Amino acid sequence: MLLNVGTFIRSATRFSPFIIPHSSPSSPSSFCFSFSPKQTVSFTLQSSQMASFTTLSQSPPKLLFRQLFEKESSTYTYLLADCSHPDKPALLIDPVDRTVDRDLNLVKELGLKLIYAMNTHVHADHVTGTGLIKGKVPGVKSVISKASGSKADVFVEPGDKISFGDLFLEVRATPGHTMGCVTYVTGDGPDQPQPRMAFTGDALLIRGCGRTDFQIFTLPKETLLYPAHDYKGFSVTTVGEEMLYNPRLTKDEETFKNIMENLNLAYPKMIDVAVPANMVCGLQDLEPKAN
Ligand SMILES: N[C@@H](CCC(=O)N[C@@H](CSS)C(=O)NCC(=O)O)C(=O)O
Repeated sequence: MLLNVGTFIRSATRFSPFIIPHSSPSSPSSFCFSFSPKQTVSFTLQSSQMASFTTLSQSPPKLLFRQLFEKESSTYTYLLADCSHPDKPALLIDPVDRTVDRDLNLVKELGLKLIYAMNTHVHADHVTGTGLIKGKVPGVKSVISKASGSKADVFVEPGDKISFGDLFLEVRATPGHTMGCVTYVTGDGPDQPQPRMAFTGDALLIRGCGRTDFQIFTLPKETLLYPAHDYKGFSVTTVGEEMLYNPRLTKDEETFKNIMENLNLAYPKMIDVAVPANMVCGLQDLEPKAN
């Protein structure tokens, strides 16, 4: 299945090299970058907060990427957009109800058109923002895996592609933390960002996991991994790094099971509210209202 939104229009402006210098104290990854495969990028520091970038090749930079943080549940929300496309179609992965207004404000400031509000799985520790977003931005579609058993507008299955402009995400099944957990991986192709980026939800955390099967480790070692949570102050890792240093996934199966059975984590504070709400994608059927 290919989900596509936006017309495929190429214009001269879409090939203009650009980079958005940015620094935001509210974002743990305090830079915004756009890039495309095989481009060479040079940068000049203009001040302690700003850098200007110029591309030395003709390849069009495309992906706008932001990592956003919700501190009560230590959850990462990811904003991705094809900013070379005239519509600037965008999607949010794992939005949290508490930070929906912040995220939608950012989408507005950046001039993006939000088309998907997606979840990697049915979360147990917070209420997804997808239902609220649907109520505030008419036309946005909620997305979750079919295997999650949750309500949404679009159900994805392993191998599906989710297109936003000329970029796309692939869906990989990474069950374990929940049966319906999926990892969204940026596309594999000449016009897609390199290295690839994988949004792992709770299947793989940096130097940890909610439990993963080993789908993620079949990706190239330089693949950037962006989890749904971090409890230690990390923001990104790579497949190669986790293969070497993940204290759980470097162990044999028995040791792994033993570690996971003895985590002794507290009962998640929000679980009794979050799971029922997230099974309907967070107030799925709210009537649309003005922002
Ligand atoms: N204290 C938090 C919940 C923390 C927790 O259990 N995190 C989950 C992911 S969210 S369901 C997890 O899998 N953690 C793995 C680990 O190694 O920490 C709360 O009460 O909400």
